[in-house]
Amino acid sequence: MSEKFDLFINGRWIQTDDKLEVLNKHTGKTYAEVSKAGEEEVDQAVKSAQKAYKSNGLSAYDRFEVLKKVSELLQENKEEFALSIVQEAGKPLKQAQTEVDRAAQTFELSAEEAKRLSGHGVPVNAAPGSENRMAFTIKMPVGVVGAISPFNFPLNLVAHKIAPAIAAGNAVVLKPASATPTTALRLARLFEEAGLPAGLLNVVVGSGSTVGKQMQKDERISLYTFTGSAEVGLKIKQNTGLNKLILELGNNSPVIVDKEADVAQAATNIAQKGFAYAGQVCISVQRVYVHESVKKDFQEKLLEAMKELKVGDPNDKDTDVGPMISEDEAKRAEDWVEDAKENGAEVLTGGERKGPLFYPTVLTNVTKNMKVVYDEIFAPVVSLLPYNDLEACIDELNESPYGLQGGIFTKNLDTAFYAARKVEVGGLMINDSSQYRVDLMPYGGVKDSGWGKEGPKYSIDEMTEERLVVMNLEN
Ligand SMILES: NC(=O)c1ccc[n+]([C@@H]2O[C@H](COP(=O)([O-])OP(=O)(O)OC[C@H]3O[C@@H](n4cnc5c(N)ncnc54)[C@H](O)[C@@H]3O)[C@@H](O)[C@H]2O)c1
Ligand SMILES: O=C[C@H](O)CS(=O)(=O)O
Repeated sequence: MSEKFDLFINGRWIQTDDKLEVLNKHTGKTYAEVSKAGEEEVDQAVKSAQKAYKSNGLSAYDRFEVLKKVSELLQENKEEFALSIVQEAGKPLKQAQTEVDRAAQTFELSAEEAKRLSGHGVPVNAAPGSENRMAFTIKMPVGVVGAISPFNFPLNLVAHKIAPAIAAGNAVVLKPASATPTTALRLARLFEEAGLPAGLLNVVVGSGSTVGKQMQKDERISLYTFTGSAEVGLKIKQNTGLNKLILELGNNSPVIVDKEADVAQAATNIAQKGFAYAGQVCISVQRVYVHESVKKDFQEKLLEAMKELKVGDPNDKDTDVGPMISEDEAKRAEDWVEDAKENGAEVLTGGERKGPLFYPTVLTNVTKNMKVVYDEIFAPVVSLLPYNDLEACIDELNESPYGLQGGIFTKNLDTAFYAARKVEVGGLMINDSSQYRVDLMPYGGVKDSGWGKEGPKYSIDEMTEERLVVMNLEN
């Protein structure tokens, strides 16, 4: 029997006749049946959000309490949420458990930030003619936030949208990814239990081309926060006019293994961070630029470390690499690898597919114009690119249209700081790979990886307006 879920609108659970079937990504069987939103439901969701925002009587302390409570409830219900992620996203259990812990952190951080919302004094009387004036700013919520989230972190990336929006005093309409909507609906249940007033959070499920499109055209929404592919991000930008927009998009993360790297550290790290969740992480290692002098050693150590990876059933507590989100996506990865092979690439390990499972793959003899290097592969495939000259290497890796996060392994401080200044990314990790994130840090990309930062403190800045108040005093 599959589990049933409905839409969450104005504090009520709304059933519709049109159903979305959500598959268990490992077995391919139906895992849940979810009511889909039509035009009427999306309209109601935005209307409720606008009404709730306008009559929102929650103080900053109330918002702190609700968000703190959701954080606690997530910890209490950790197994339920982890299993939900395992089933609908196919994420290996231990990574799903980590996602729940991180989401609890995201809510706790947002709760704390709700208490720190403040403006600042502005010394207007330092301007000639303004001797009798005083001024300060206050942080105001933007109103209704339209949030659209991807499949790969169905809890924590939803948390990164909802929690700061509520902390800032906004109301939210969320459209989760159609492949993984049930975790977001479970989260809405926790908000209900935590006492969030009706309408401040609404969850509408449906495709990007229906629900997503309708949301983009709704003038009652003041700010859009989107995480997903650059392709869809661009469409949203083109459709949302002068509205505020936060875009967290794709990447093809570069990591440099310098001649002065701890090669063993780099190899062990990349064996984990290139393949976890089948590489379906936006900061997963994809391009490894390795100095010629250490390439042989690094390659051997990487292949050795990869023997530790357990591939298979995501329900198994030891699994590192489970299925991709669909067999079609695994086929796409296979096609890209075949295309690279036809053009001279050599497969050092992997390259095989079994249904939605794509085995961890390392390629060498690749060129910069191959899709596996140039585009975002979003699959467990890492390409090795040897270099001799660091400056030329960084120039080449910067040719990528993307710039979310990158990494460099080196014991040389000058090299590390040279890279910090030259690599075009939102965040550079030194002696770590691109795949490092804790939820309090500013997180977001440059170039086609988007703009605007996430991390509760930074999202709250994006999701508020600074209003200036000037007092004209008599003397
Ligand atoms: N930068 C980040 O923080 C970050 C985090 C996670 C994922 N990502 C990126 O997300 C992508 C993978 O996720 P995905 O496959 O779910 O992405 P996607 O772009 O296909 O979908 C993301 C969301 O957009 C919706 N959507 C699709 N078309 C739409 C439209 N026309 N209008 C409005 N909404 C629409 C989808 O239904 C989904 O909810 C990768 O590119 C990955 O790098 C980026
Ligand atoms: O997929 C991209 C996410 O941002 C992953 S994480 O939050 O950095 O783990």
